[in-house]
Parts: sequence; structure tokens; C-alpha cells
Amino acid sequence: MTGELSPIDKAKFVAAKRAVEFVEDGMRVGLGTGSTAAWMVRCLGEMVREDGLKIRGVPTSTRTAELAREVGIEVITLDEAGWLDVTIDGADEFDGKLNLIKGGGGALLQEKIVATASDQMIVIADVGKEVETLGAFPLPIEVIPFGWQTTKLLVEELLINMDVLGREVTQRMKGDEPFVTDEGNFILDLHLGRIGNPHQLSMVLNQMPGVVENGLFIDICDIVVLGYGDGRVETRDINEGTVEEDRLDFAESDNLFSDMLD
Ligand SMILES: O=C[C@H](O)[C@H](O)[C@H](O)COP(=O)(O)O
Repeated sequence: MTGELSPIDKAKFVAAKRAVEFVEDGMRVGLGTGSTAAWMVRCLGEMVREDGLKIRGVPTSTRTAELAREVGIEVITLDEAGWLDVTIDGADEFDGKLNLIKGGGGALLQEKIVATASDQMIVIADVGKEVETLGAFPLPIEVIPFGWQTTKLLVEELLINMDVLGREVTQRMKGDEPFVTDEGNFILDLHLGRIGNPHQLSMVLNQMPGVVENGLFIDICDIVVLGYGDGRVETRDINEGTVEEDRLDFAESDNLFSDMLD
């Protein structure tokens, strides 16, 4: 089974497998969204079923909630949890300061609320997500449907005034229909190429009426666990730099691989 995994899936898996070691009995855990986070949910599910780990999970999307229940994790709402011990999530890009672009899967709003309400945010990523400067990945912003075209025009104008390199703004689609988030909103993708000052851009975008949230996660992430296609895994800590390099053994996890690939 292991042989059928692509290097990128191996990278995502080893990052997830390492990250769940941060989770302890009794914790309230934020469960991210996306293909990397799905590995993490599976790994946690295995710990719940086989090792008797007792956790409560707060999912960041309906997709993750379904998967979490399927693998045996007790699911609660953020309001029931109040506060979280740790959130583990994927990212579309991360830089040297562990700032992120998220929202490639459209879950950025719930993800940012959940990560902000956590003592610690751990990002799991394959090595392709590391960048020197954020912005090659289109920056998603969540906008309310009312007047969204006017909001789009205002965002375009803002980008001109901010002298940002790339200024194309596109509405995310799902087939012929607009993509709709779990909160019933639309997503605009900002094709910027390079974001010189992510902190400033994030603040300015969120001041615009109609914009609910943007996919820049600034000073939120504490740790990135980075996976490589050959099984190596690195842990980058915001305070301590790279603190660990290791190689995980795939052999013991064949059952998880088969589940994920079904
Ligand atoms: O909205 C989606 C999330 O922000 C994801 O965590 C992000 O897009 C990364 O997804 P993936 O692990 O599938 O690359």
C-alpha cells in the first residue's frame, strides 16, 4: 500500500503523524480543513480508537466534522469548548515568520476563528508550501453575497492604491456556480504574486464593508511541522527555529494509508 502513495501524500502524512504527538488526553482540539488536515483527523481517530485517547474536537468545516465523526472523534462546537488547547491545520503557504495564506479550500473564516481561540496553532505542511514571500498562492477573501460585485471593485481599487504588484481579483467558482462557504458567503481570490506587507494588507482588507475575513494568518501560527516525500519531518518553532529533524516509519501505518486512499 505504501508504494502507491505519492511523495506529496507521504509528506502530508508524516507531518500529520508528527503533529498529533502534541495532542494529550483531555485536550480540546481545533481540527483544520483540507487534504493535509484530513490526514491529521485520521491519525487522531486512530489514537482515539486504538489508544483510548480522550479528546474533543472542534471542526473548522462541515467536511472536517463529517470525517471526525466517521473516525470516532467526539465533535463539539467552539462555543461548547469555549477555548482550545491546540489547533492543527494545513496551509497554502507559510513564510519564515510562520505567517500563512489559508483558504484554498474555502474554510478560512472558521479556521481563523478556531486558531485564534487556541493556546497553540500547529500547521502541517508539505515542503512545497514554504515560501520566502507570501503571495504566489492567490489570497482568498470571504465576502458577503450582498453587493459582492461592488466589494470586488472596491478591493481592486484598494490594490491599485496600495501599489500591489498583481491586482487581478476573481470570484471562486464551483463548476458554473459561485463557490459558497459554510457561512453562506462567496470567496474572491486575489492574484497578487507577492505580498510585501501582509500585516498591513490584512488589516486594510478587513476594514472594507462586505469583506468578512481574509486568508492571511499573521502572528497566529506557533509551530510548522514540515513533511518531506521521503519521510523526513522537521518541526519549526516560532521561538526556537528548527527544533527537530526525524524520519517516520511508514510501515506501521498501512491501515491508515488504505483508509485514506479508498
Ligand atoms: O480552506 C482551506 C484550508 O485553509 C486548507 O488548510 C488549505 O487550503 C491547505 O489545504 P491542503 O492541505 O489541501 O493543501
